[in-house]
Amino acid sequence: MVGSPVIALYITICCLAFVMSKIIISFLLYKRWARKRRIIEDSSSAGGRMVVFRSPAAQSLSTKAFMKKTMKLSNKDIIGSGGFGTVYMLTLDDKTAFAVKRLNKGNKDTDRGFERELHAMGDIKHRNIVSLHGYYIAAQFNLLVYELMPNGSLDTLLHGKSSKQKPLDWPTRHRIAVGAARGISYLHHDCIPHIIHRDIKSSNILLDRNMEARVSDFGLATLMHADQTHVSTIVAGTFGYLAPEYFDTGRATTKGDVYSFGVVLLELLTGKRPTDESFIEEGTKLVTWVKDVVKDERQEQAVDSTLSCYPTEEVKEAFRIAEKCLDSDPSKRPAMAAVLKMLEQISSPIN
Ligand SMILES: Nc1ncnc2c1ncn2[C@@H]1O[C@H](COP(=O)(O)OP(=O)(O)OP(=O)(O)O)[C@@H](O)[C@H]1O
Repeated sequence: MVGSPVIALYITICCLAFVMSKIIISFLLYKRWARKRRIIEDSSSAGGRMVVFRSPAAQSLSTKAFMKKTMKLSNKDIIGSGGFGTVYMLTLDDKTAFAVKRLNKGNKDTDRGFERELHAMGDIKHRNIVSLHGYYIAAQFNLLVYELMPNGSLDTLLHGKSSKQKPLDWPTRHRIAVGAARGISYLHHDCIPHIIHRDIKSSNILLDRNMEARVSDFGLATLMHADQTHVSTIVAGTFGYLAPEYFDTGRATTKGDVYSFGVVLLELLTGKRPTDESFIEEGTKLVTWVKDVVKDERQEQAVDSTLSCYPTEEVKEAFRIAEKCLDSDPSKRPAMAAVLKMLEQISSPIN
């Protein structure tokens, strides 16, 4: 029969291809394993430096065990990514999990200032600020270990595409605004020395398990900008949230944070991003559009369409507060403590 040698050849080729693919896959897996192993070994010898500030769970971890867990992180553990790096969920056991931010660039040998800043960040404890539990510094990369915020970011809650996501109601939006304002006010007025956040935006307002707002990433814009460039960051801050004077002076101020918070407040009220395409098409921007709307008392037209039922006067007052924060003259903007007070007075306290 003519067919049998052809079939035999065909089967042999298939078997060889199968064996070869197995060998290649095994080789690649081995290489990956060896690389991870090397990093773990490097980190526990002279390689990296791990510092843990607080949290009993993290304290009991050796650098080696932490790195072992960290090296097992894969794409499925990613909970977000930004200009500074990728954020992973690191689960230690059933009850303990952290958010680990892997900064794109390591700087083991660079200045002590970086670590000093991290220690200052680690010292801050407030109900509306995301705690930094520790950090790891190595030549290849740096890791920042944060408290995990199970309800993600305000940005995702407002603009996320998940169909399972329920639109936020007005009391929740108001509570988030108050919480975020309280966190920023704490940085501005109660921390010694006072802290300017520099990158207030909805993706840096995270929600804990009780949907309490927590401000994250403060200090990071300052820490990273010396040797980092970032598509959405101009020096420090994010396009759409930056106060107009920043483009002239390049100086970050507390009033610049107040402006950025005003933009977040508008996002909560309108459900629109400051960089929404519809504004670009119409040659305007969120802030200018809302200012006109408030002037003409047409706030109802600007309110997020997913907000079906809301107290009109409270929402109008929130628009007025946002407008004050967005004054083009920084000296006319209220201080963050005053913004907090105004927001708290909008309605009877919820918490
Ligand atoms: N502690 C945390 N707990 C839970 N999720 C987090 C935590 N930190 C960050 N995330 C998630 O990761 C996303 C990316 O965060 P990251 O701070 O890296 O970038 P960003 O704030 O979006 O942008 P940028 O780097 O420009 O500030 C956040 O939007 C949030 O969804």
